[in-house]
Amino acid sequence: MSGPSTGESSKAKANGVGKAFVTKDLDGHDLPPSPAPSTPRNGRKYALMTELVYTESNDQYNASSVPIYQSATFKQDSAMGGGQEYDYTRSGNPTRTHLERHLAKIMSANRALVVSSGMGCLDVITRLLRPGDEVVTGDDLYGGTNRLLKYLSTHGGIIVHHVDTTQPEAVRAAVNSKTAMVLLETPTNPLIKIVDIPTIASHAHQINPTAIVAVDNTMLSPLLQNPLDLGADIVYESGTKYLSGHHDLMAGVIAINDASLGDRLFFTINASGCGLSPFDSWLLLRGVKTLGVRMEKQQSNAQRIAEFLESHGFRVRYPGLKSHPQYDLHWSMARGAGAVLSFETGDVNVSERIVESARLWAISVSFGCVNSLISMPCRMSHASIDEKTRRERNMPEDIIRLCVGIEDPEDLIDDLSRALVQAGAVNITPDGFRALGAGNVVGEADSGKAAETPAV
Ligand SMILES: Cc1ncc(COP(=O)(O)O)c(C=O)c1O
Ligand SMILES: N[C@@H](CCSC[C@H](N)C(=O)O)C(=O)O
Repeated sequence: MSGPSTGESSKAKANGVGKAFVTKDLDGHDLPPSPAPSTPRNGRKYALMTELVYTESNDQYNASSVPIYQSATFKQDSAMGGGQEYDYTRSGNPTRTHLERHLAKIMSANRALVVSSGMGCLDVITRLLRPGDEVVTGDDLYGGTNRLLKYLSTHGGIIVHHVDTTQPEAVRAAVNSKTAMVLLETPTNPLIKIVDIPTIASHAHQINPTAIVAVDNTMLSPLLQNPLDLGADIVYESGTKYLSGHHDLMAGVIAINDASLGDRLFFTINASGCGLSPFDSWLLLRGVKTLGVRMEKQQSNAQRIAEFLESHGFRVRYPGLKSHPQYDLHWSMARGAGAVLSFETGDVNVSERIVESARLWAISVSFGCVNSLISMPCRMSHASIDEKTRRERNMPEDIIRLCVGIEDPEDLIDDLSRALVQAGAVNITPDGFRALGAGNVVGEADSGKAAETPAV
């Protein structure tokens, strides 16, 4: 990974990166740049769990927590302009820069840029497009992504092709000389389909070397998957989710390896003013340090919940289950299954009752938080996709999405069991209960915990 620029070139200044202006304090002591890059000065690369928490800030007072530079503007030494790294927070801010360098390290990227939300990332990325350009993307996408793409196709002259991205051949067939971008999500939200990033990226670049492959990695976070290492040109994530982990901020991160692409993206961020605020940058920096421990616990809880539901006869979508049709593909790209799963009941009213019967599981959109959440995507996170389109794309209206937190898994299972029984989603049997409705028994049903009587 190449480090941040240390030159004082006008290009570096225009990018909001570069060596901080070294100055002297009132007593004539040299003040180090503050804060310095997050990367260790000895250049050593640690394991990801260590990199998440390890930062070097070079702060002039050795502050253990990187300071919040809550300042919109910075005093300058002359009327000539330039000559120092920061002039105005829209263009660059020390707290934000520190976070960006920290995230670049974690995302296995040469450069990271932080903006005010995940959708802000997609807005910045899609401003690379010109009228007449074509975008090839999936038929199962986060609702907000679908909405922005639809807006661009109706107002921006962009032609958007939605194809089944689980089929690399379908993507290949849609890519042509006008394809400016291939936009992928994996696992997809909310159907948890897996997309073969290396094969699609290689096809796309082969057919059109100028096409940009962008991957939304929000569902897994850099802890579990690094799309840049799999052939993507741009990776972005909603920092609102796993990266921060507490649902106390909105943020988005874009990571790239190509320097000129980074400059073009930074240009839009500075020009449009969507860079992340100093306080939210600080919050995100704090949150990301615990990404490893949070995700490990969320993931192990999610595996327990997925196995519990599957063993009771529900059709569960989770890449940690061997029954997932793309299990091998997922594990060829990722280091974990994440903590979002979905399941079907076969009846939209039953699903609604389950969601409303849950107590520990909060009815909320979003995911990646330490608290467990339950939702009905077709009515909530994906309601902006109209019913007809949802039908055309085979989105089951009864699908329930579970976003698993760090609570005690027994409490989560008890609460879910009670909700399933209360909602009438299961048949009580002498051995426990079995799903009615969808009832597609996938995997190893009726084994182990399946036989336990629910705590109702
Ligand atoms: C997969 C995915 N990408 C992007 C976003 C957008 O992130 P944000 O809400 O931070 O704008 C979301 C959810 O909002 C999402 O689920
Ligand atoms: N009302 C919001 C819904 C946000 S959904 C957030 C998240 N991506 C999820 O999948 O739950 C909107 O219209 O965007």
